[in-house]
Amino acid sequence: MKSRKDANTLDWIEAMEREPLPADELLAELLRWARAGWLRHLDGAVARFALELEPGAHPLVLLCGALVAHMESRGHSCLLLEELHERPDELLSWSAEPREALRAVLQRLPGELPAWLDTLRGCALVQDAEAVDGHGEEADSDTAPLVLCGTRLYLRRYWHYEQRVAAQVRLRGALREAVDTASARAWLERLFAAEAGQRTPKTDWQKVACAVALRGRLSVITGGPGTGKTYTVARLLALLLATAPHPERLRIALAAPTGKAAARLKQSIEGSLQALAGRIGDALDLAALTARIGAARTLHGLLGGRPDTRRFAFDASHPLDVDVLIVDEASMIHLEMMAALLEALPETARVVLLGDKDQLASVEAGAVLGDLCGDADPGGYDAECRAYVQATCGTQLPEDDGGARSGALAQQIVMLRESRRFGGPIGKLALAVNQGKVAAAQRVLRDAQGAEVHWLEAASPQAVVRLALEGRPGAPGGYAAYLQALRERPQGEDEGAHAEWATRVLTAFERFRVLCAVREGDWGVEGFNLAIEAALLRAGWLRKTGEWYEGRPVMVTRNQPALGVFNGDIGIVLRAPGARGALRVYLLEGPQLRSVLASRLADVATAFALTVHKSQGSEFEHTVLALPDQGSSQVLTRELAYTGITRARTAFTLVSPQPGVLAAAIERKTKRASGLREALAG
Ligand SMILES: Nc1ncnc2c1ncn2[C@@H]1O[C@H](COP(=O)(O)OP(=O)(O)OP(=O)(O)O)[C@@H](O)[C@H]1O
Repeated sequence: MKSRKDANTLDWIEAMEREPLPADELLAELLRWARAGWLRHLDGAVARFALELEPGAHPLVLLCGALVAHMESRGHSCLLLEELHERPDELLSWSAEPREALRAVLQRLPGELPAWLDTLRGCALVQDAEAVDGHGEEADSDTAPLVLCGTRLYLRRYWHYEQRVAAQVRLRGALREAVDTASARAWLERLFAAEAGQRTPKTDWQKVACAVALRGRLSVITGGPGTGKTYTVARLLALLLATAPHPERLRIALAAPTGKAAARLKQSIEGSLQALAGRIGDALDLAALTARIGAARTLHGLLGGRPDTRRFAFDASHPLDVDVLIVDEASMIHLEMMAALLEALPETARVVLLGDKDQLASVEAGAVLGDLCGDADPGGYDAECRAYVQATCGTQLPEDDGGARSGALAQQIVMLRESRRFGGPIGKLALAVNQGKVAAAQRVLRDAQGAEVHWLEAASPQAVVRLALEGRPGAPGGYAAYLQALRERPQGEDEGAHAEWATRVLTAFERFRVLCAVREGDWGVEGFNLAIEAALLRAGWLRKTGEWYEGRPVMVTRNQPALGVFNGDIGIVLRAPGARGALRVYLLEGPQLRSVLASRLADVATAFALTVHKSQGSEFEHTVLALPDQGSSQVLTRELAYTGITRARTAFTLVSPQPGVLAAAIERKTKRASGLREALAG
């Protein structure tokens, strides 16, 4: 039997098929889609605004306007019109009811794709990209809210971001520094001399990455977790110090999208430089180099982000005061931020992006690192680059199948291929998932049922709560270490002892985490946070005295620069020293402990469970990944599974309501619509 809702939709569809489609009727339909939650209200508002601006607008323009905004909210920079025309179901992955409603609308917008494009081009709301200044400079006459570029339709803002990033990457990717190859080679040999007992790889990609970054103003070092990106960049800094004409003037900055990732980068580079100093002796003053490295900043902080404006203090007219900028976790950088970052760099500066191209892309629109690294697997190096690598590294780069493809930038991208951290089942699982090998991934999980990886194939959400409380055989504990540390609060008002204790609590909390694919529902972050909190209260580990209570882990959900806290920062609520101390949120940035009065923090969420998205840039000894049922199909992707698995350092547990969920995730590879690669080639 059909529900009333279904019947209404069907009546509407029949009526629709009988008549041509007037713009106001389509607008009403789009607003209905927004009320039904198929589109955002904002998407409907885009269509309404379009009709207000241009009362004679063709309904196709309104539909495409709403859909391009909708796709932007799903991380796409643009709407692929060919896909919408030929494969709307695939493009939108909507459930049956909205799918049918869209189909009915499309039936009343007949015409082949070229006719669609002509209709769009003929509307004053759509500007042809050919007619817009290619460098993203806005002319006074450029006011149309939509831009058509080939068969891609953009919201004007995103088209500009893409053009700006492409222009910057083309410019910086092609700039080369003069390199004394003999001196570079001598230093590279020293910096990468094999340790006793260490085998020399056939192609030392780390050394190649250093050589390549030495001569470029923009380079990318990509690789999975533990492939030595930070190890390599520490050696690059040493190499820059060794070869710079005025090393004492070198200004080095570190940044990452989140405060935690930035602090981790700094700590890791400093650790690497210290170990290197022990090996190369006093040939280089690495202690002075370490002292020259500025504080690790979030990108937002580095660029001087200000509340309530998208503008930054640093931009093309007020460039950053830096010679070398190292940016970690670059997969999380969205299009708008990348445009702002590259434009704020002086032309003479060198920027090195580090990241894993296969991880989830940014929450916001764009997949910049993935787009930049399109040729990273095969290499795509040209003869000149090969000769340079031969001269500086004594290495012949392996031939790839397709030869050089994407020009200057491809010569500046190096992919590190060997993980130093994951040799066992976690690494094998991550590789199988990344390569889309469902059977191999299932085999690793089933064969290795034990300490390192474990799969609860047909579990209930309660299984996740048990893992949080007790862990599992081979990976004991869950949150036990942090709960135990909480109980060991020092008596008295000694600030030093209190700080040590707070650090212990925070460090213990970082050992375990529940990661989810979705936010809502029993299998989502919200459900697990409530369930884990309730279980800990019942078991007497925590005592809830109000919204803020001692031991509550929280994640900041909005940048609050005035307090020095940024979206994604994790802290724990603890009472300040003394019996009557105020409740404060304590945060660790690397080894640095700081705290903020709890009542001043406006936007936070409990953080026993996080989305995989929010976990990027962090790793936990034991990571539990809870995949929801098939209903949440759009978010269950290969990148999500890969990112979740690679957050685990020593133990990984997958929990799913049915075994098929993992296969479904692995088979769904994300493809974000973007024209960046085309713009880079142009
Ligand atoms: N060539 C090497 N020789 C010896 N040890 C290495 C080498 N490369 C990396 N390592 C070690 O492997 C570990 C992982 O390296 P590193 O932290 O640089 O990887 P990463 O790619 O930056 O990891 P993540 O993705 O977690 O940030 C570190 O302990 C590092 O010292």
